[in-house]
Amino acid sequence: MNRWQAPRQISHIGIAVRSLDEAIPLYRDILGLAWEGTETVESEQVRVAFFRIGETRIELLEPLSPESAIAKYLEKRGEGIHHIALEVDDIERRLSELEDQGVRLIHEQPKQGAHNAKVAFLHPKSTGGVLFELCEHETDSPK
Ligand SMILES: C[C@@H](C(=O)O)C(=O)SCCNC(=O)CCNC(=O)[C@H](O)C(C)(C)COP(=O)(O)OP(=O)(O)OC[C@H]1O[C@@H](n2cnc3c(N)ncnc32)[C@H](O)[C@@H]1OP(=O)(O)O
Ligand SMILES: [Co+2]
Repeated sequence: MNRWQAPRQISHIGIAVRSLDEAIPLYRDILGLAWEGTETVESEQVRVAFFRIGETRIELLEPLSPESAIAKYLEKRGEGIHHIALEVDDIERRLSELEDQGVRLIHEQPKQGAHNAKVAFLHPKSTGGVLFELCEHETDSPK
């Protein structure tokens, strides 16, 4: 049995793109997803666009500076799936539980992400090559 509280849902799947303006028409007009708008997230040096699909979302990420994690990813790997974000109820508690389980944290303390959520990342070297984001939204804000 799982001792920990299970994540609530996949909050979003993050996809790295070179240009939001060039990528948005594919997701909105061709794939037909509901575009919710764009937002700048200074703390991560990215501009993001969200598309709702059922209870979850696709997040397109465009780098705002060469120091952004997304710029480095695009340089090394090109465009594509970048991370999976899990919605959790108590991010600080989950981070310390995961650390106790031997998972390497990129951020010991949550940062401010899109939609004012608290976000933190787990290092892909300790999670089977997948970059996971944990996020916690205010209950009345969009996820
Ligand atoms: C707005 C917010 C939100 O939703 O609210 C967001 O999503 S912000 C989303 C953008 N922000 C973030 O991603 C923040 C967290 N990410 C980071 O801190 C970084 O990107 C790291 C994951 C630590 C990687 O940075 P680092 O400088 O170490 O780059 P690196 O290229 O040397 O990568 C080290 C190793 O990790 C692998 N690696 C890098 N990025 C990866 C990814 N997205 N998925 C899976 N593996 C990945 C590389 O291939 C390499 O493995 P090999 O050594 O085997 O080649
Ligand atoms: Co994200």
